Amino acid sequence: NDTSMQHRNLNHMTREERFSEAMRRTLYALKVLLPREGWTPVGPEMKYLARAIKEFTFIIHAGVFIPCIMSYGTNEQIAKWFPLAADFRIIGTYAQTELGHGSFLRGLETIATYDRANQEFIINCPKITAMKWWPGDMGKSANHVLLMAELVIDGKKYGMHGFMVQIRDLTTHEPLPGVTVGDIGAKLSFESVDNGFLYLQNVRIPRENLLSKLSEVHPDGTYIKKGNQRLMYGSMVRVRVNLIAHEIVMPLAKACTIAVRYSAVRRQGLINPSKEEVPVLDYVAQQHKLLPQVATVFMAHFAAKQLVKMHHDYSLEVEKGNTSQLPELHALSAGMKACLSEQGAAGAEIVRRACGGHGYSCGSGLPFIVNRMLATCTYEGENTVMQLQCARYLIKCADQAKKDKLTGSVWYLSDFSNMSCTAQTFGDLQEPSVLVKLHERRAKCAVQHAGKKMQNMVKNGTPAHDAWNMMATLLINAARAHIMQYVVGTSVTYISELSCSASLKKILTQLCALYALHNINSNCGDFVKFGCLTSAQCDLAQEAEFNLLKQLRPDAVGIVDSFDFTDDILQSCLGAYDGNVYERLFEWAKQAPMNKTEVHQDSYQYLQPYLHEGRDVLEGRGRNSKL
Ligand SMILES: CCCCC/C=C\C/C=C\C/C=C\C/C=C\C/C=C\CC/C=C/C(=O)SCCNC(=O)CCNC(=O)[C@H](O)C(C)(C)COP(=O)(O)OP(=O)(O)OC[C@H]1O[C@@H](n2cnc3c(N)ncnc32)[C@H](O)[C@@H]1OP(=O)(O)O
Ligand SMILES: Cc1cc2nc3c(=O)[nH]c(=O)nc-3n(C[C@H](O)[C@H](O)[C@H](O)COP(=O)(O)OP(=O)(O)OC[C@H]3O[C@@H](n4cnc5c(N)ncnc54)[C@H](O)[C@@H]3O)c2cc1C
Repeated sequence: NDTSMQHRNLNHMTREERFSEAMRRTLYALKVLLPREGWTPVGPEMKYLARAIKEFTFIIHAGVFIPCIMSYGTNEQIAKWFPLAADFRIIGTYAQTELGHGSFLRGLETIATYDRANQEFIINCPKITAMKWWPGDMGKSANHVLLMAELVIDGKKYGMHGFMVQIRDLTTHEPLPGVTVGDIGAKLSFESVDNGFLYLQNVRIPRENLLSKLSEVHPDGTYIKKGNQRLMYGSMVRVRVNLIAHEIVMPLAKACTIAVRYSAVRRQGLINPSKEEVPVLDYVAQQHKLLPQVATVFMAHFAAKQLVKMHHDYSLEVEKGNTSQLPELHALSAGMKACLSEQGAAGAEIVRRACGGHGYSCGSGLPFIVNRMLATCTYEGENTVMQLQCARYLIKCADQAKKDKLTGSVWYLSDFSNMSCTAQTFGDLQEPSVLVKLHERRAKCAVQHAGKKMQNMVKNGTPAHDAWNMMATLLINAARAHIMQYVVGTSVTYISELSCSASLKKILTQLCALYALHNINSNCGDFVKFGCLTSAQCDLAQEAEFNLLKQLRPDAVGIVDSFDFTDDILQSCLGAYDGNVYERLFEWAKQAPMNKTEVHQDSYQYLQPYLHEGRDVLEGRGRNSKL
């Protein structure tokens, strides 16, 4: 209810206006919302921030830079930089990606050379491809970067390390000497974020600015390793875990709220010719577009909660020096981020398209969501690269399963029990336990299939790296299958353990079954190819899905209302709670800058000669010239 936090009409703003507005809102929100005694917003504040996150800036500062200080800094470095960053007295970003490299981190070219005489690091981008490119908040806002660069001592390379580098003067905000920095220009989304470029030439930083939790350089240049170097990749794991809730589940829930509410209001066409026009939500085709996406919101939410818990437990173990869970967590977080962002981004576009022409209007709020979700498929690990990382782990586990009983998310790879499906009716295929088993079997077969293909190629003389490259598509499918069985399995467990009313549990169970069946019907080739289902059972799976659409239709609006988004956060003429779609669209359009005047002077200036000639012809004067 604080007018300072009411959303402005962002669609009618320039990019620079949106950048400034996001800065104003974020700093106002932090001043008002966050408890002074510490940075972490809790309770309603965090819920509000997370739901309104789309119009905040400094997300990299908050979601990546600060957590990196905690992960990579020594206690002294945390004590120095955390309070400054938490109170926004320094603004930072995570500068890793370069113009020439984003996925292949061993190819990064920015160099930090140790200068023993002065006990400093000299930071250089040796060529244009080494320039840092993309980091959020870096173009105009950040005055510090957590720079990921190759450490070099006496000509020897030690790999990627994190360095705290100040890039702007804390008083004038001007770039410091040797620093060329700016905004990378317009993008598909994130209009309010100044993703930037950063070219560093002979920038000197103190030895103490090497974040030294995992390794350090002594004054004489001695390099000391202090822990599992793969923890250097730890920030990416954490962000992949965190972004699922904030950047996939939340936006998809908003898109579904808009599309389902609009579909309940929008009347178009007839089902029974003798009756009146129907709400488009009554069309099974529309239900088939929308309701599986609503189900995805819940299942991704449940699976993400489990992953966050796993990451939290792992973090506690790392503090005790036990990093044994890291390979499983890396594979799962990489796979989940890739597969759920792929499903979420595709799902947001499906529900946008289901709103017809008005879904193409920015007034619906949907293009903003769709474009923003597309970025989740690229940042924090490009999806293909992440799926291959997940597959790398699965192939290793499949080999190990031949001699060991596996545990954790890959336990099913060593389950050699009879997994054939005995479903005779579509009701059998709505059973959670049957759906879990089907997904486990499909995943196991997909992993073994990819592994076998590669083994046969290697046996026939193909080098292992070529076999890997040629089977990449099968490996990616195996990663997707693994994640789907994880999402279905964790959701079934989560719902069964949830203490809630029987009616709510029934709805959640139906949504879970709908998610699983939609996945089966969208990938039935795998389920038949791997002997999980017969062709007749595939027909039953389709019947089972259609039956669930019918059962869930009456509750569709109530289910999305339960996401509890305010109109102000949704920013949608189609999804407002009162359903006054047409009045809101007309009001919204009238506010467009184009409608500031009845006659648009610029366009009139160009049209005037033609209009006057047309007038003359119509009024019988002048010749009927050819334009
Ligand atoms: C202020 C108010 C506002 C509101 C605030 C409210 C909330 C904010 C809080 C939270 C918000 C939450 C989220 C917000 C975040 C995002 C939203 C917005 C913007 C997005 C920001 C984006 C940032 C970025 O994109 S940062 C850059 C990301 N880049 C990458 O991910 C690079 C990907 N590439 C790699 O990781 C690596 O190159 C590779 C592909 C893994 C290959 O590495 P390489 O060394 O070559 O390894 P391999 O040879 O393949 O494998 C070797 C070995 O290592 C293991 N491995 C690899 N990676 C990891 C890892 N990460 N962890 C552990 N182990 C790893 C690998 O498995 C292998 O092991 P093996 O040998 O045993 O098999
Ligand atoms: C909105 C946004 C915000 C971002 N924020 C930040 C940030 O704050 N900090 C930061 O450091 N970076 C940031 N990034 C950069 C982001 O991390 C990189 O874009 C991402 O890691 C992908 O790397 P790339 O762009 O080099 O793509 P590439 O790796 O060049 O990908 C191009 C194509 O090559 C394919 N490919 C690449 N490697 C392989 C492989 N081994 N096997 C098969 N196919 C492969 C990919 O699948 C893709 O199809 C951001 C990017 C975006 C879009």
